[in-house]
Amino acid sequence: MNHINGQTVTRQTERTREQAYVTRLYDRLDELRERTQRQLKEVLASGAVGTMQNRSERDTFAEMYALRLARLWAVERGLAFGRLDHVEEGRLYIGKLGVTDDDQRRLLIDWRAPVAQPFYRATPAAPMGVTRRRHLQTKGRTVVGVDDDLLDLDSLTDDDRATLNGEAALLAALDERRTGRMRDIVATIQSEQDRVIRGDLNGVLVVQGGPGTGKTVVALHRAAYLLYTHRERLERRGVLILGPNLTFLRYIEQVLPSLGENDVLLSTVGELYPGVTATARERPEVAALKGDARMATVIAKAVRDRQRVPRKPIELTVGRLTLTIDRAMLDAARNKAARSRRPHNQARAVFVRSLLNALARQQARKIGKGLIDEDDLADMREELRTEPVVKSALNRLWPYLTPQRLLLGLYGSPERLEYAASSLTPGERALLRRDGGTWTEPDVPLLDEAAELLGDIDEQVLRASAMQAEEELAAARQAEESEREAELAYAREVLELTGLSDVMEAERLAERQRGGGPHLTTAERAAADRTWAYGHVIVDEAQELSPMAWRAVMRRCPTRSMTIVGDIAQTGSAAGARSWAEVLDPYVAGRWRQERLSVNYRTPVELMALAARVLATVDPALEAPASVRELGVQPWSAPLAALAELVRAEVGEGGKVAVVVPDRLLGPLGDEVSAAVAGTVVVTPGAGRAKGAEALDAPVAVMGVTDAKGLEFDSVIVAEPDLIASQSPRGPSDLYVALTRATQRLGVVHERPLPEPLRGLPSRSQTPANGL
Ligand SMILES: Nc1ncnc2c1ncn2[C@@H]1O[C@H](COP(=O)(O)OP(=O)(O)OP(=O)(O)O)[C@@H](O)[C@H]1O
Repeated sequence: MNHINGQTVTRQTERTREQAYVTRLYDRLDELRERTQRQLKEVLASGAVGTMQNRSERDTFAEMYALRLARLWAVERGLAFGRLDHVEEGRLYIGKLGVTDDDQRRLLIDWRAPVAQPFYRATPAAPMGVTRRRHLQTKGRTVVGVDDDLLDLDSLTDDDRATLNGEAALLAALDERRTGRMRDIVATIQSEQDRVIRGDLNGVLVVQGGPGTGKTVVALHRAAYLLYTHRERLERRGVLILGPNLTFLRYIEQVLPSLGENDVLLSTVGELYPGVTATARERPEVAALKGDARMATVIAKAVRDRQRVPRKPIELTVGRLTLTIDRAMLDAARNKAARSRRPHNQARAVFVRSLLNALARQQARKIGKGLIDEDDLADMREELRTEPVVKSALNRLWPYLTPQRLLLGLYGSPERLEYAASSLTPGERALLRRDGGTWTEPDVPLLDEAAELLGDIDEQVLRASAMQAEEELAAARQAEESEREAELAYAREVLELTGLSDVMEAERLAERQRGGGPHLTTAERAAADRTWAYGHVIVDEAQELSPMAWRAVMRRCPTRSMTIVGDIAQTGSAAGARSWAEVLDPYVAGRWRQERLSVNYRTPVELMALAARVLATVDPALEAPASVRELGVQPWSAPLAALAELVRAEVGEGGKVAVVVPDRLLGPLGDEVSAAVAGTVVVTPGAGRAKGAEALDAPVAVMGVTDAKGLEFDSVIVAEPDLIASQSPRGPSDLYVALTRATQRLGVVHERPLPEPLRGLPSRSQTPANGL
């Protein structure tokens, strides 16, 4: 029983009162949905008639109503979750969106509105005008719990002190079984998290925090907050959220829609380059080299290599004349092109014009024409331009290049590598060698770098080279029987890798935009445009990005309005960050700010104590975040041979189970667990989004540490921790990541000796709460 305002009321009565209010809110929500649905129908029924302007107005209205309707449907779960009793504002209900009645009286306040801020920030020491903060717990449309924080200490009775627990809602949320998908936390955002969420839009904000401190979930809520507060600017320019892998994107993709925000682009670095899908996994040493900042110079030199002047003069037979392209002509044309400061494909026009002018003058001299005027020169230039021998020479001297062609040409040729990568050691150059093959994630920033230096190719030219590629394909088909297969495969590869298929895609897109096809959202348009400048960019697990990846990211955010979220202690990639200053100073020296998150909401105290011992081996100066929950369940160890049986036992306990394994044991252990538990999903590196979703929905998922980044499971079994710790130079960080994925239970299975910090773990059968 609570004593409030001198009255004695039971919790039950409070719940009934709140139920009445919440029912009213849902009634209003239903009414608004019906109304919006009607408006949408009416607009659509007005048909595609009238002037262009009429049609575009109709489309705009239809889009607006559709968006509003989507928002109204998105907020069904947990519509209202809080109440503030405010000295000046009176009683305010806080929820997922703002709702008013027909007289514009506010019934519910959007959690992102300034007046809602005390819901997350007020404390008894600084109550911000609030006397009571109430958390409403709902299931469907039913209020199932009411928890109060009384912030006006004077009004607290002894009973209140004894019974009220402001953390109840938070702890209830944290104890919930995991569904395989991240959920919104609007009802329980903590004060230090709220500071990050509502931080200023401008400038670069780094959010550093240990595992489970809510960095990801906070970053997503920040996106929702920024979209609400700066709607116009951000809806136009878009928001990009970068995550570490496709499974992770699947894991977080429902959070923003559940907050009513749909128009945000979620991507990995590997997906950043439109039309290229990075599916192959790179060896760690190659990934580290491709991510190295020195590669910027290598790419720049690879472009210059394609503009190189041959030593010997080139002789061309045009009609009955022999024309010579000599070094002086080439040098002059090249210098002119360089002075134009245009990217390669656009500077080609300057080069070609200069060379054709020189050739035309030579031709005039040779046929005995004296002085020629500008008009003659132009005519002769145009004639020469269409001569096949001249065309072919120009193509060799300054070829049109797609980034794909440039990179494959570089990887495929020791001579080109020798020239472009002269700053690398021979061993490093050998690491870059490759013939054809599929793109990897570390290739993507290099393609982006190349695209920047090459510039776009004229549409017409592209069409012509598509035809040329088709001809190559046809020629290959006619080749000798024995060679046919190989030739065909090669020609197909060329077609695919030169990116010409993407160009066709781009054309279809342009067609859709012109022809009144389905309207594209900002996120869709941005995804298809490599040069899109976003209004805000959020980078999650940012410690993993290489210097080359940062260059690609920074290019997409010229205003440098960014949120960078990560944990230096969890860096696994060899090209990843060792400090935030090292990453950011090259771009915004002295102009970035940092917030720290210090409380771990995921991993219980008992499991975190173990992980903290591993963290000390990464760097004794690093501090593990403090856990909020204590569950009384100890981590355990067991022989590797018992893995299958243990996984079955864990599944029996309920919830999602993950087995995190060293990369090289993924195959055998994946098979073993799959054979033991039906429905097990093994996440292979580079698996697509669909596979990621399968893994998250499965009762058991088996994966390496890279794919476990950012995820969480009710129960985690880490296999051969010693191998994980020694599989790369950043192995100890990998082990720390693996050990911090569990929300409830954690065990390790091993055959090899355990790493020092894990020695002395009780064996599974000795831990009372876990007995097999
Ligand atoms: N205020 C909160 N209320 C309820 N749940 C929370 C809160 N903050 C964090 N959580 C939960 O804690 C878990 C960890 O959060 P999150 O994954 O964002 O952490 P992280 O810092 O990104 O971790 P990692 O570095 O390990 O990826 C999630 O389940 C998240 O929903």
